[in-house]
Amino acid sequence: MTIDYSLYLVTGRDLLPEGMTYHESLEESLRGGVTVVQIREKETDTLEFLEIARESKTLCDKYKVPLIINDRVDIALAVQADGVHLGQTDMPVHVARTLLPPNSIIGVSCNNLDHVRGAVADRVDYIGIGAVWATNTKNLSNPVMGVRGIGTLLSALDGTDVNAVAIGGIKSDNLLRTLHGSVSPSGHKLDGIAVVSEIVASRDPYNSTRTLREIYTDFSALLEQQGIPRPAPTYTADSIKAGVIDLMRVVRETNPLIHQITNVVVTNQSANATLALGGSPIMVTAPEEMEDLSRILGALLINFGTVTSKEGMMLAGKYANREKKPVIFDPVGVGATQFRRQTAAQLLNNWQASVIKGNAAELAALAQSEEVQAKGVDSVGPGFVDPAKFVRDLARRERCVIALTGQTDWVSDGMTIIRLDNGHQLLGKITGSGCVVGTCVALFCAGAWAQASSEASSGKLVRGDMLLGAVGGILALTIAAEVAAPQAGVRGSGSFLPALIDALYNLTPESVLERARVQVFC
Ligand SMILES: Cc1ncc(COP(=O)(O)OP(=O)(O)O)c(N)n1
Ligand SMILES: Cc1ncsc1CCOP(=O)(O)O
Repeated sequence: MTIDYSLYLVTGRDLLPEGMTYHESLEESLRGGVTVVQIREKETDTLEFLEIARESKTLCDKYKVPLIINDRVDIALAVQADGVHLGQTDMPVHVARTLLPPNSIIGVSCNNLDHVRGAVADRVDYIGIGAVWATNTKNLSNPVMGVRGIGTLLSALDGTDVNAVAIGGIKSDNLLRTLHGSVSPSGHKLDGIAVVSEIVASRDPYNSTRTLREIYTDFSALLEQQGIPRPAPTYTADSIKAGVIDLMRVVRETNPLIHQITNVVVTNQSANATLALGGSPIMVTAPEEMEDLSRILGALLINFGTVTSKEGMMLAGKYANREKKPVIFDPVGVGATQFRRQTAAQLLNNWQASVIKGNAAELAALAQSEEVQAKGVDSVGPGFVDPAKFVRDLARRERCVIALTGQTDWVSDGMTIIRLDNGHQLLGKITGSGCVVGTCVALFCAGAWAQASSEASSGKLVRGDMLLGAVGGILALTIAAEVAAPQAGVRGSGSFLPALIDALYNLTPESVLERARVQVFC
């Protein structure tokens, strides 16, 4: 039996809003388009469970939607349900199979790789992976997995025909993030999502279901259209330069608000660079302000040079994702301490970065590669043997644009690779020039966001061309450095900094066109 797992409803009668009957709620969600229904009754006596299951079976048959029973093989048999869902401490799969009619659907809950391997060996039809996010619907015995955890388990299904749904805290406002971030590095995606409260606790289950369906369908269509790995779009060095110049104009015209959670060393420099390029800086860290800010910002930069408000960083990214705004992550010195490595992993598990920008040591640490070592926040040694491949692979793994900065800069979205050869050695003599690159990238990504129409973003976690945004930000700063360094008043690194801010302020399309050294590889 072929099943559409895309929108899997798990029932929860205790969550029904006042005045709404179980029957009404289930029928509305079936009308709205749920594709599988699981009856989950944890505290109900057998007789009542049986009655609920019979009523549900009649409704599901009317809408030709398969019915699954949670835990209870006897109830599934009694109502001729299509299958059962079993937890790790429920009846073993091989026993259930001997009791159920042939071709019954069997699903199993999985929380770790051993569970998945066991489920594959048991030849189950699908697995329910979770909990992805925190939930009030069930007392969890394991920590939440986050989207990266889902991707890891999905990889273990490569080459099998076992389907997978994610469960736990999935809502319309985190669904796109859940779907986007859970695609495994091998390209394995979820076959569906399982939800309880978002539909059952809704006063309007029909529309809650429709909204989830729409997000799921848009994302799937986009993935299909892009393919994994995606076919290369046609960038050329000239189209990149023209695009960057256009973004520069958009930034100056739209004056985007750039929310920067950054470190104490560079706050002032970053704010001045933002103003010089035509943006508006706001350097807020309080968690309480993140939701309101997300609605008005043009882009969010999270730089964890000095991690002062982890909670603020968590919330800022989450809300920016919800608003489909660019999130630029600069994991300063991530390899330096265990705390930084853990924090970066937590942040990336919680929200999706649009661009991750770092030096060789920082990106090596994120990729868990030993190839480049760090000294504090700096890289030591000659860098990656094959930086082009490194950025492309990391972009595929992190599902975002990767910008590797250094003497030569490399940018990739997992498909196109761009090499940039601008800059000046004085950039290395002032503190925080890398952090200011992050600011410039955030500005150009905000320009790319403003330029893209909201229709074009259907199914996407962020709207606009983030590859171009990352390239634009790097070129703006490195070209400004080339312009600033030979100025008459520049006598060393101290006088270079104000000249650099001036050069950003006075940056012209002509100097970008003339100076940009861009190479594109596919
Ligand atoms: C689709 C889906 N996935 C996971 C679960 C959780 O099942 P289990 O671990 O058995 O926990 P309970 O639901 O029994 O509390 C599920 N029900 N459905
Ligand atoms: C049954 C179950 N198993 C893991 S999380 C969960 C509950 C999911 O409920 P909700 O969708 O309301 O978070």
